[in-house]
Amino acid sequence: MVLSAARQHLLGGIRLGACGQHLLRGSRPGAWGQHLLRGSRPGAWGQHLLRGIGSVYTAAKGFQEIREKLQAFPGGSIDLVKQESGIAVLTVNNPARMNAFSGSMMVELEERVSQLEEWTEGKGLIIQGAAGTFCSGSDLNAVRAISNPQDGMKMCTFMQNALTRLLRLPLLSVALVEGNALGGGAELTTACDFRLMAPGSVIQFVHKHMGLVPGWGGAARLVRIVGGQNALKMLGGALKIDPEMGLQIGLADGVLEGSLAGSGTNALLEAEQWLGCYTAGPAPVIRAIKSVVVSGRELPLEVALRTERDVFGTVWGGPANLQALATKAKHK
Ligand SMILES: CCCC(=O)SCCNC(=O)CCNC(=O)[C@H](O)C(C)(C)COP(=O)(O)OP(=O)(O)OC[C@H]1O[C@@H](n2cnc3c(N)ncnc32)[C@H](O)[C@@H]1OP(=O)(O)O
Repeated sequence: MVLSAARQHLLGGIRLGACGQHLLRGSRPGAWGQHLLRGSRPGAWGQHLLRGIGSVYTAAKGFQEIREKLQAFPGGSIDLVKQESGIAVLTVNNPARMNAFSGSMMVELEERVSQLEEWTEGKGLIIQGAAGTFCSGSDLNAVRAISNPQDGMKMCTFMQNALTRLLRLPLLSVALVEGNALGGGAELTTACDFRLMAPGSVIQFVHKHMGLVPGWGGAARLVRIVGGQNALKMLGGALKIDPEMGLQIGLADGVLEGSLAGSGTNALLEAEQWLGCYTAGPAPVIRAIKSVVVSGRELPLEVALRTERDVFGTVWGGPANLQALATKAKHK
């Protein structure tokens, strides 16, 4: 891939650092379409949006048949730890297969998303892979067994549902990418608000090499993250995106410090510190921030404005607001 002169400029100062140093990158696409999106359990303010609108992306119900089929391909687990800090850690855990998603792991992922939807104290989420690598996509053994189009479509709808709800959680989410994020693993990274990459890590949509296109919603989200041109190059060339290129095109939001990367818990600690810059503060406020951004990036403008007003109503005059007013805050 030819590197532009802007590369150096983009790379300087975007390593992980103090809060506030993370904002230098541009390359966000503009308005991408006004398709209607129905929030995933958006809370009271968004409920009116859902009235009368049925969507496969809003509810966990209706997937019994494919759930049972997926359960027939066991192995690995999706582990969730909710921490006192309000930051949860979700681990894709199947190291014998480079954290590939077995069928039962797909079902577990959806269950963990449901648990996070119920976690009212939460503010942040880090998604990582076990043993120093992120995820090598769907388990090719399971893929082979359900390679008929009907099962493929059902699995794809099931995973789109889980990942769409994951991205819409009222939590600020980060994919902590060490090693490889391939195929469905690359798609999973796009279901997070942010991506942090360790030195030497790679995000690669290998679908073309498998005779596929993304099906877990990864292409739609990728276009929104890096723009149509970059997405076309990434998918068309099955490009290996390293941390530097990730920063340049806006796929990565930061790169882990080399000295700490690959050292397991240290990488996680670093990601927690990074995320802590954005999750510091009371949960209702952080969750409201995520909600207005979700509606802003997904809804038509007028609907987003109405939603923003409703969310505003939940924090205006609330405890954090009253406390700030009482302390006569100065924002120097
Ligand atoms: C809509 C979803 C679309 C998709 O996700 S399709 C799946 C796309 N992913 C792939 O094709 C990944 C294929 N795997 C690879 O390229 C390489 O294994 C990879 C991840 C670069 C790692 O390479 P190495 O470090 O050399 O390790 P290795 O190849 O010896 O792998 C270790 C063991 O893990 C296994 N593995 C890796 N990825 C897997 C997968 N996706 N499904 C099932 N098994 C998988 C691999 O077969 C090997 O097992 P074993 O030790 O030979 O028994």
